[in-house]
Amino acid sequence: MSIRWSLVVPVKTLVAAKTRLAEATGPHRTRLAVAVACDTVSAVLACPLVARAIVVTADPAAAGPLGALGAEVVPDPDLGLNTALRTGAAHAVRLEPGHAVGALQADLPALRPAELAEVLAAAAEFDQSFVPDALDVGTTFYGVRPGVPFTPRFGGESRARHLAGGAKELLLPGVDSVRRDVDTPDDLRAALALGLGRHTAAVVSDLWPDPAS
Ligand SMILES: Nc1nc2c(ncn2[C@@H]2O[C@H](COP(=O)(O)OP(=O)(O)OP(=O)(O)O)[C@@H](O)[C@H]2O)c(=O)[nH]1
Ligand SMILES: C=C(OP(=O)(O)O)C(=O)O
Repeated sequence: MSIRWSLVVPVKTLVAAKTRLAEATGPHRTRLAVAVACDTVSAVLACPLVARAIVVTADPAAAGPLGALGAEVVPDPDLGLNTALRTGAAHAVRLEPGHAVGALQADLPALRPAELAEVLAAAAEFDQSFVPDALDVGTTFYGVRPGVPFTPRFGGESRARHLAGGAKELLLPGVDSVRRDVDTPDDLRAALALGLGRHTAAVVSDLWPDPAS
């Protein structure tokens, strides 16, 4: 039987989230951040290799809808992204020491469960591995096999740090939706072209009633 995964999804306090989209989204910024996280978590929970989704957040306005989708919510100690991820991973290991543990960015609104399953199946072959973002600069997924220390190095140019830390870079064809994180209006357009999840699509249709314009 294949290894099953606990995936940790970090969600920043909304007042500070998605600032690079502030101009493009105006009053819809926090709504978009929640919608994007909801689509990410929905796809995670629909992936057959995922046993549990653990959202780490300090924000009740994110915890509510993500918990309602079926994620377990763990409070964020508010000491930065990698501490949030280690906190979620420690929770996962306490509950299920036999599962592999991964970190997945919360801003993947086009995420497809089947593409995530391809990534998780490949990641199960290596002690430590990661998937670079669409620009080959950052990271969207980092994971470890059961029993291997979980040492995420997210933030900014994290692809190089994950490589330097000895994680195997997973270069898989056909996993664009796992690599397409959304930080800027151009990223959001690229995710729209891949196919947005329903929560994000609803917000984007308010933002851009005519996507061609
Ligand atoms: N729980 C938690 N999640 C975080 C934290 N910092 C970043 N994240 C999450 O990590 C991912 C990448 O975040 P960033 O790109 O740094 O921030 P962002 O809010 O998406 O965008 P910007 O404000 O434009 O930087 C997103 O899923 C964020 O929600 C943190 O301190 N705690
Ligand atoms: C946190 C990261 O990405 P971004 O800020 O681009 O979302 C990262 O890639 O490690």
